[in-house]
Amino acid sequence: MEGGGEPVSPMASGARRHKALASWRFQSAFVRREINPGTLQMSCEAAVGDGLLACLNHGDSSDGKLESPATDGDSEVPKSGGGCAVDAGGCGVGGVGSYPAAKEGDLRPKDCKISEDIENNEVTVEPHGAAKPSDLLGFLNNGAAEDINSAAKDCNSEGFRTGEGTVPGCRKGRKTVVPWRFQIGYEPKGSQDLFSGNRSNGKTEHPVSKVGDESRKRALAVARNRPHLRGSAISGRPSIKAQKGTGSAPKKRKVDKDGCHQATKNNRISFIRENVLTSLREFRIIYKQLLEEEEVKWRERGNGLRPDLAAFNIFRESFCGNNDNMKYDGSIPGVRIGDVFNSIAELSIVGIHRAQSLPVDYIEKKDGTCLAVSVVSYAQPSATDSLDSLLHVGSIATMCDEKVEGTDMALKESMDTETPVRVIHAVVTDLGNGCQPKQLTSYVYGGLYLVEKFHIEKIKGDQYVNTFHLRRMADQQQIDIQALKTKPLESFDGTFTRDISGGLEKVPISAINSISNEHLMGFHYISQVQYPLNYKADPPSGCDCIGGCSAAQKCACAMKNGGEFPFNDIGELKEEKPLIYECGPSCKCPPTCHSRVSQHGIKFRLQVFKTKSMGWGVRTLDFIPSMSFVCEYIGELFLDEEAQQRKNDEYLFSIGHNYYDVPRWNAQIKAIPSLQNGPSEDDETGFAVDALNKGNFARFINHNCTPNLFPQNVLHDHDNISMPHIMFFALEDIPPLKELSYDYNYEIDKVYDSDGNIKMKPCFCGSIECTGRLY
Ligand SMILES: C[S@@+](CC[C@H](N)C(=O)[O-])C[C@H]1O[C@@H](n2cnc3c(N)ncnc32)[C@H](O)[C@@H]1O
Repeated sequence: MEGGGEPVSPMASGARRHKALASWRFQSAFVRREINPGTLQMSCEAAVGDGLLACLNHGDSSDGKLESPATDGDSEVPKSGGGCAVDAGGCGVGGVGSYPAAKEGDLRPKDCKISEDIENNEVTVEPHGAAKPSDLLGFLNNGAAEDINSAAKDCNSEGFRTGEGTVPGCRKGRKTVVPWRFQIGYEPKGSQDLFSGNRSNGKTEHPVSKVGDESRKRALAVARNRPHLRGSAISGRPSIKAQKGTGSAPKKRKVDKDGCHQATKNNRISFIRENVLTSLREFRIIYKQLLEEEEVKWRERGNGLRPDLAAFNIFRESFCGNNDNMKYDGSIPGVRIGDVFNSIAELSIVGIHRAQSLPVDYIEKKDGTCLAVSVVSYAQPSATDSLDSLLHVGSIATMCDEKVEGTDMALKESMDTETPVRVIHAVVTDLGNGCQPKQLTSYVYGGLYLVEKFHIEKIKGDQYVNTFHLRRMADQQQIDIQALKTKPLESFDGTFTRDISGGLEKVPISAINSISNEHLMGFHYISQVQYPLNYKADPPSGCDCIGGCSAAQKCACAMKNGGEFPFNDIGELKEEKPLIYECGPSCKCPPTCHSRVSQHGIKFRLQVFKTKSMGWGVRTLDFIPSMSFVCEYIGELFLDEEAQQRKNDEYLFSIGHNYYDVPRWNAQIKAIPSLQNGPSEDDETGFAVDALNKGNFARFINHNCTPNLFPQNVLHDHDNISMPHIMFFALEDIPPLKELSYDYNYEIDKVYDSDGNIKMKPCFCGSIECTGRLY
């Protein structure tokens, strides 16, 4: 999961520590390590020195401290160290800010049963019977492991069963309720008022973030327009209208009258899961939009808002409902073991860990005591360490018999009552290139643990520390958090080619076959589109921005894009558009101009590999942040008629036809001068890129019904809109080793062979949204 890719975790700077707390951390496999509270402490100043990205990106700190987003609603970050507050716990220690702690009764309505009604698109909470996530569609798809992922599994009045008998963690009357946001039929409060920023019911429990109205409107507008915001369960699920892909007759996929893929229905996809994903996407879009605006302020003023916190507040104001302050123990329906989040704020959005509760989140019981429900672990286990047992280091005490309080007390209470605790692993990946250190922190949901033991250990002198041993509950899906880290090339077995591009790409493209002896079929590697011999490209017009493009109104290229720059400062595409102009050879701006992104070629390490059922495919070895440029589809350019004559059409990509096909692009078409006159007769003269004989590695990218790339039309070295470059961008954050894919967008039963017979090919993408047929 699915914003990210940026360096150092933001909270590394913004954290103030509760003085009573040791630098807590988890250690794997009960290995006791030296505790050195001092080393984890970072001042705001230190991190702010690296600029906004270093300080702010991911909502966490290396020492696990977070300035509470909702505590006072103040997401303004000063340049210097003052004002970095952290609420290290809350229960019995200090306040937890503006989230009123949910009462135990809030979480577990008496005798609830959750059922999901696909036909009516509803989840109903009915009286009588225990909540059984295995009844929920998303849990079926996730198999047995996800069953236990719910604390409510087979929950009866005595406890809940595992294969080994009763687990006493599920107490009488403890039932799971679906978090409000993911319930089918959930109507976001204030959604009708989305653009005004006003909540319709006036019950704003969270302080209004300090983002200006304009920023809020823009962020929300972008969130609404983004291509990968699939329809939620509420509105049905229209497919993304993607660009024409390979093949001769790419058009809309088949959907039934409700707008739902029949096959998707048959697959009993989880609507709850879909709502979780949709919420995340909405949040990430708002975050990205604010990040970009705040970057400018940071550069100019040296301070600004923290985009993660501001986005969090906007999201809550715009999408939250009445039950938003509920907190849950056990699993959160729709969140799966292995799900990856980019920030603490995202954990809060999906409900697995409240943003301001670091490292331990808890619920408050009626008697005023607290119960720990989730913990974020910053241990960085090696590949051989087991994640089954973890050690949590709590507060430092000066006496061995000092009263246990705060979140330590909450953890102890969870131990005494055998309440499962969610563990989220914070995984730090080095993305630095030697000269510039860069770190990315991702948060992986690791499943449910029980607190097994608590003791007080002497560390040095007269200092003691509370330590907790946690053990992962049995029968849960295993996760490999190493896979999230950038993978060294050497670590693969099989037939291996170091660089199939023969040095033509800036980054080597390796190829590996770990399942058979087959080598890559011969084709001629080229790294630039080959135009027909008789074709002479018109030189593009350029801009006069000598020092670099900065003011959109003065930049001719920005004006070609409708008066705005298509990329943010870190090179991420702001939004998918029918057409994007990058600065080109006639422009006076330098090669480093932020309006030149895709023309510079690939920057991630990608690998061609043999898949089990789809021939060769392409995967990434690096983490790819959402909306980053990934690669271009390269091949030989042919006129459509010539392309149709080619015997093998498997590597054809039809281009330049789709500007007017996508209704949500209407507003953008009006803004982009070259598209304003609508389709001309020349548009009948179409082109296709064929990568059959000559091409780059992108020819191996397979189709997926839930793709992680989308093709973007880009012009930079000529102005001919009938032959744009096809540039793939990441639709979401893509972790290392994930196969890259896009939607080929074939229209079912509209692909014919040379004799006019309908061609059919099954789809093996394996997505839960798979329509079953490639064409
Ligand atoms: C552009 S090529 C992709 C690379 C190809 N896998 C290879 O080994 O060369 C397109 C072809 O790959 C296969 N393919 C791609 N995606 C597929 C999918 N989801 N299911 C089945 N086959 C797929 C089909 O044979 C398709 O015609």
